[in-house]
Amino acid sequence: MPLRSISAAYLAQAGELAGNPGQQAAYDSTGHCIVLAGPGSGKTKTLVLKLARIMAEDVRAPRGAACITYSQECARELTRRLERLGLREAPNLFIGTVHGFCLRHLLMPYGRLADLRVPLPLTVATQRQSDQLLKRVGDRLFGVGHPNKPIDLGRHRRSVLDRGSVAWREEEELAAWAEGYETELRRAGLVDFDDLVIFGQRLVSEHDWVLPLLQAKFPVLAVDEYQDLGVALHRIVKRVAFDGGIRLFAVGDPDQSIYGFTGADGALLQELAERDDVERVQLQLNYRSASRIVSASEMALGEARGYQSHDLDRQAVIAFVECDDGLAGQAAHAVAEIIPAALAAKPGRSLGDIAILYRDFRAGDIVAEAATAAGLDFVRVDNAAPYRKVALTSWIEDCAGWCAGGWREARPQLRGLLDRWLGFHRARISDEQARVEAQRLTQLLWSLRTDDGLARDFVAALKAGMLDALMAAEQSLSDQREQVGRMVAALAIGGSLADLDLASLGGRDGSPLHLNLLTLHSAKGCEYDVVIMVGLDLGSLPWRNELPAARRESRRLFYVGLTRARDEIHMLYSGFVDTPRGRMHWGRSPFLDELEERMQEAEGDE
Ligand SMILES: Nc1ncnc2c1ncn2[C@@H]1O[C@H](COP(=O)(O)OP(=O)(O)OP(=O)(O)O)[C@@H](O)[C@H]1O
Repeated sequence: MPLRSISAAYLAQAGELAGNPGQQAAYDSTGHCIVLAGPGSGKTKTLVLKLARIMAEDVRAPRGAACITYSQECARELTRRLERLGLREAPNLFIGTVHGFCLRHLLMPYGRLADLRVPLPLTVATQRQSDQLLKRVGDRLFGVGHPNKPIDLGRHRRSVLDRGSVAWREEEELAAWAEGYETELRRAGLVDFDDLVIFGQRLVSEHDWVLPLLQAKFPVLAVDEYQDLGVALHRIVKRVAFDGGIRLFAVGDPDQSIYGFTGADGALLQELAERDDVERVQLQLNYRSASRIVSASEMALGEARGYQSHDLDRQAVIAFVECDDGLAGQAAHAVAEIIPAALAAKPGRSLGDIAILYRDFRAGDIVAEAATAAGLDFVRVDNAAPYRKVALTSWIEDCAGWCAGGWREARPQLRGLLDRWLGFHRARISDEQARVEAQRLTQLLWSLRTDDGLARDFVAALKAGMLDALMAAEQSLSDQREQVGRMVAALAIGGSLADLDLASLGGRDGSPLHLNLLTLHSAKGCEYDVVIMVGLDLGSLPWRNELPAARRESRRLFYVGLTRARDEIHMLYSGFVDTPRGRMHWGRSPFLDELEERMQEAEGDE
């Protein structure tokens, strides 16, 4: 893309960086660059602008850039921000998760040539298949009801990559369980999600010839939320950047590392940043939050980072709220008192500017019940959500957004929807086939435009028109097909989303009319005017008797929650938690005690 074709939005936003020397330095960098910075400091903004600049000035099609991140939600946010700058996924621009990258750009093109011991064609196990095999192998090895947990197995597989090492054997039962599970998986001709990254890492580590091929296609690699990505990606990055000559631009914040239980480690980003051949940029200004919120979040973290709010005059609300009657009472208080007051406090503020954050989906059920009882529309992102966000379900939601009126202002862009559709075809398709597919899809979407339709009818038409045929033909989409099935079940009569209209399906993350209900983990990368955190009791956040490393991660989770807020934070607690063994009066979260004490000290000093 020549520079002159870049959008006005790009020029305006790039201009904003000039006021911030750190952002400008990252934007001007010419070699490997790592941006280490706190919440709301514009890491993602800098990354997307830099990527737009690289695509315009530094690479020429068919060469391009790969931009990868941890979760589907983050990938979608990147896609959206890049689209606003006039950039969309294309054969020479990959925007997606690390799993998607390994599948599409490492294993599918080179897996067979490298003779990797993976079953080909690649078929990704559905969640259910994976769970069943894990259980069967675990029961066989350790007996029914054994205490080993799949989450620990996952962490072990992701964090110890060298199977001949002492570290792998040290956790003997997990190693045996993992090996038995993988054998069964292969026998069924399947790989799972973790396999994609593990094999991707093996491919680039063991086969030198892959590096120049990858470099020829993607001379630039951008990584967002680096602190969440784990050891396998770290090895891939080091190998392709420092042995393969691919230029790296990575951003992240070790203080926001909250996926240690999956094997992620914030220290990996620090390690990269300390290399002599890397330019390290630190950003100190927080564009999101009012000054008191910036200071309070540093106090909650227990580390002085010296971050400053960009807007020193902005007023903030920071409230500690005790509710006598547990989580249900906290949720009821949030919807009956806090939300109406927050809506009234600022003209133009809507439900979409407010989020209720909680620890896990069980708490989410209680909050969702309170929101339903109050008649509030909401969007829910957690494990009990009716379906998981995967590339296909996100694509369906975006198509819904386009058909429900988004087409008028190209949000999202039709061309982007078409390119993502073509990307789902793992097998190579000819230019002619791609043209025909794009035409058919355009006609289908055009015919499905409506200002008031039911989401159920839309998804049925999209499936019958094109989606079913794709899902039947593409084995590697089998895990995603499962989530589309769950979406259809939820939209069916009697399902939990039976009444959802098309516009709401399109706005399922980020509609102005829907209150946001999210786990603290899913709130990563998001921002809201008002953040209400519920369940801030010992036994929930943090869990009781956590080991020091887990306690530090819980603290970072609390920090992530606080730093989502622009103007208001409400922290709700009861002093007890309800557990399977009954009600436990362990007191409120010690994080609140510390924070309140530090805030009082600081205010006393002023
Ligand atoms: N130079 C700038 N001028 C004005 N606004 C900016 C600038 N940089 C970033 N912002 C705004 O600050 C907010 C936070 O930016 P962004 O989401 O990129 O931060 P982040 O560092 O990725 O945050 P987090 O780590 O908390 O997810 C956004 O609303 C963004 O538009």
